[in-house]
Amino acid sequence: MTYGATQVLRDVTVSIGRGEVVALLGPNGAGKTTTIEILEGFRVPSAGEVQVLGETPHTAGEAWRARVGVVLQSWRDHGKWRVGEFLDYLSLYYADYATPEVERPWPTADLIERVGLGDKTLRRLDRLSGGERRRLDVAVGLLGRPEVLFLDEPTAGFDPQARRDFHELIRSLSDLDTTILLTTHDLTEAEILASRILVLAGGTIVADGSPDDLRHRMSASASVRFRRDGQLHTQSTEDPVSYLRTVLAEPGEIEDLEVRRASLEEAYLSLVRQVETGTETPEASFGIPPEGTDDAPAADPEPTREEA
Ligand SMILES: Nc1ncnc2c1ncn2[C@@H]1O[C@H](COP(=O)(O)OP(=O)(O)OP(=O)(O)O)[C@@H](O)[C@H]1O
Repeated sequence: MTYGATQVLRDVTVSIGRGEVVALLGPNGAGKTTTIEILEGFRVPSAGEVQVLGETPHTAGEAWRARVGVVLQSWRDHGKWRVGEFLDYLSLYYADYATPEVERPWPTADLIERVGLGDKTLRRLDRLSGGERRRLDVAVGLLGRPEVLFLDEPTAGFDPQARRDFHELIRSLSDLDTTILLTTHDLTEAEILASRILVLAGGTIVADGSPDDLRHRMSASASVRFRRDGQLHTQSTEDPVSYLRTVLAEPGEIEDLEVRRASLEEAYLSLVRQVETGTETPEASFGIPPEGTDDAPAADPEPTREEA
């Protein structure tokens, strides 16, 4: 995909199966919104092939659009409408696309409750707070009970409770076999919601797998720390269970035992840094001291890298 002479995406090849919940991660400007807008049919790719629900998004018709839910990164319009009437109006569009299996539209009163706007049904849109407006955006995306749902930074501006409610809502949708692609900068959110993570960096997909795959790809080892008879020991090992067995078999009192694996955030940051700088990230780069450095100072959680 190019904007003018600038190539933003290249060789992005991805296939997402029915019912998958996939998080698309990447630094600012990596091309996540561009990717998602191509899949939504709002942008025409300058090259390549795209199919969603068996059709090319930018040429697909209304029946296709009714099966796809979209939560854009931001939109600000219809300020004078009230929450309930706005959703009621939009819901008319979906009535023609109900099937024996799928009730469309989602009844608006229920949907308003589900997104936590139950007490805001009569509130004007331009009087909603940022987080409330975002909840409404999510409701708009869900109104047609979509088979495929695209969410571009859906929880930006959510307070912790709203975020938790949203996660529950998304989980309930995935139980209904809805295919979901969301972008987020919140690694914890990606891990909670998605069984698969795509990392976009340098205009292409640089990682595709489960959160555990990503963690293990960047670091197979764990850091084990403990005190024996008051003395601090640290060890990096790929098999912490076996290592702990040997430790516990030896005499002496063990205290402050801690086993630490790289977090998803550390793995992600390390990968992106590696792509952006063209440097290698060694396995022991998650603040874990090299093997055999007993009594080393506490591990620094900040990932490090080595020049290639
Ligand atoms: N309409 C446009 N015309 C020209 N360049 C654009 C246009 N839209 C986006 N870009 C550029 O394309 C690149 C990718 O933008 P995009 O919005 O897809 O990134 P993103 O990964 O969603 O970023 P963020 O995390 O900041 O939302 C950026 O460098 C951006 O400046």
